[in-house]
Amino acid sequence: MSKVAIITGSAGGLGKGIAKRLGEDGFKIVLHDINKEMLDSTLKEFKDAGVDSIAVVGDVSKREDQFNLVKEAVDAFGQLDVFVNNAGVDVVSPFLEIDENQLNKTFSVNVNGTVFGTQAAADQFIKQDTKGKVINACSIAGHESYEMLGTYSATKHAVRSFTHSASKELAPYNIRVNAYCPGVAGTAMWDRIDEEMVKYYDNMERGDAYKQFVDGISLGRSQEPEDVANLVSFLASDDSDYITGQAIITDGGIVYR
Ligand SMILES: NC(=O)C1=CN([C@@H]2O[C@H](COP(=O)(O)OP(=O)(O)OC[C@H]3O[C@@H](n4cnc5c(N)ncnc54)[C@H](O)[C@@H]3O)[C@@H](O)[C@H]2O)C=CC1
Ligand SMILES: CC(=O)C(C)=O
Repeated sequence: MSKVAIITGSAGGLGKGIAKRLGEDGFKIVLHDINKEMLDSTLKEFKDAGVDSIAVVGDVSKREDQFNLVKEAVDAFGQLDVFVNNAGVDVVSPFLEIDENQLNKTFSVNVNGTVFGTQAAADQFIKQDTKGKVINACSIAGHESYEMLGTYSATKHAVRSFTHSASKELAPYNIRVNAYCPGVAGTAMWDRIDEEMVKYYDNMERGDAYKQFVDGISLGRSQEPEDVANLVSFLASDDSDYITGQAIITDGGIVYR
């Protein structure tokens, strides 16, 4: 029987790339996003490509939505095997200027969303009494802290810490919890980061912030969704069964740990 994977925030960007790869790996795919229009269009693409898939609209920062997402997946496909906590948001600003709404939003999506997603997935894995895998979106910003991305970096450090502690609590239930830590991928998130960053520097033009980050990559190119999906595919597979509690960097050589 095919395994089932949920990927949050998979209407576009890295999440879509991960969902595509897990579909190629033979998983039944549960696409998910807060953006219904993009999600509908991505679901059509997946169905046209012959991937056995459904789509669920939801907000990861709402605990009820995360439990509903798992329920919809199980109603459609009968089981759950992998839950990818991919959805995340950025905030670009000197921390002195961050307001309460920005701070609450970034933490509630990136951190609360990951905790709620892990709770919902673990609840289902424990009910099924099967092996389960939770895979969290961390970042190089979960290992290193960046100016102008300071509170975003704080959320990703929290995701890394939570990955460690959740893996310890869930190991007795045969559940692995790991994280992937991308570097610089040219998704909508980086378009927004670049657009915001250049506003703060007189000598910068659109594209410069992105270029500066990409110039620092040892392998000499920015990251593609497929690069991230290669790691997630491994973490979702039986080949990673002896790995838990790790936040693995895939960045072409930016941060060395
Ligand atoms: N793009 C990059 O270079 C890097 C990205 N990451 C992380 O990878 C993950 C994916 O990033 P990207 O694909 O680049 O971002 P993106 O902004 O291109 O896509 C994120 C997706 O999540 C959805 N989303 C946002 N808030 C949501 C919510 N509350 N509930 C459900 N869905 C929501 C968006 O609608 C969007 O489709 C994020 O967690 C991000 O922090 C980490 C390191 C680098
Ligand atoms: C978006 C992100 O995590 C970085 C550091 O590029």
